[in-house]
Amino acid sequence: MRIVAIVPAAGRGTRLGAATSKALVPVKGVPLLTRAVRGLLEARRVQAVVVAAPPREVEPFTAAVRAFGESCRVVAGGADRTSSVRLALDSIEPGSCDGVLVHDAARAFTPTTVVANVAAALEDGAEAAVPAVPVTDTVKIVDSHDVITDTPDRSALRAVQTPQGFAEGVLRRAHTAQAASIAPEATDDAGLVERLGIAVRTVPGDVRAMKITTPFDLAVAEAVLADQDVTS
Ligand SMILES: Nc1ccn([C@@H]2O[C@H](COP(=O)(O)OP(=O)(O)OP(=O)(O)O)[C@@H](O)[C@H]2O)c(=O)n1
Ligand SMILES: C[C@](O)(CO)[C@H](O)COP(=O)(O)O
Repeated sequence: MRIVAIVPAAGRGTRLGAATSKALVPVKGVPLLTRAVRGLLEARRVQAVVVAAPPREVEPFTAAVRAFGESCRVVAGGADRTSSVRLALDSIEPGSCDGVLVHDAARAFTPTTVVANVAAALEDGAEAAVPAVPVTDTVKIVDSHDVITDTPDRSALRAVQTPQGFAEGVLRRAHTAQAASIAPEATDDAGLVERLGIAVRTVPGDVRAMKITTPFDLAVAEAVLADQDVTS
């Protein structure tokens, strides 16, 4: 199966508050973006990677992935995550691949097994597949006054991660439908596909695929890496 990966990396990282765009923040000297692309390619299921960069930073982002040669190219991203994915998707020739993985640059420590799990589901015929982990907190629904209105059954809840995988045509249809609609943005690509009524399969995710969102997340990632160095 020919699989291309899209890496939305055009976010500023406001909640992280770093001096550079979040995807270029180094952990042990290696930028998050470089780590995310390297993980995708090391899983050996992805033939090419397209990165969506902040429009004014295409050059430094290209430098961050230069080591991957022709396997990885960079395009200008958009104002929100969905637009960044759509712009990268538009840059891929229709029919040139069978499946597309969409993977946040911010999930830079995703184990290769998670990439393989998603690719395997596509190869098994799933039209859409996402990595998921059980939710460990009790989750509440609140009203506009922050008063709890409901407690969903936790056993049915999953936190979903990336990469999220789709049959090529399905992802294109989902983004075309979103671009033509007044529906609110979805926070992930699976959300757009769900709106088409297409079944999205979940596959095992991994806590190490955590999204680096806040300074605390970065500290956790650095501590985990330091620990790995000591024990390996
Ligand atoms: N206009 C945007 C916004 C986000 N993203 C990407 O979508 C992923 C998930 O977004 P998030 O982690 O929330 O990153 P930011 O939007 O940068 O974070 P913040 O909301 O704190 O600014 C990231 O890899 C981010 O670079 C993107 O490609 N284009
Ligand atoms: C796509 C995602 O990582 C799945 O959990 C998440 O929805 C991204 O959300 P963000 O608000 O753009 O960080």
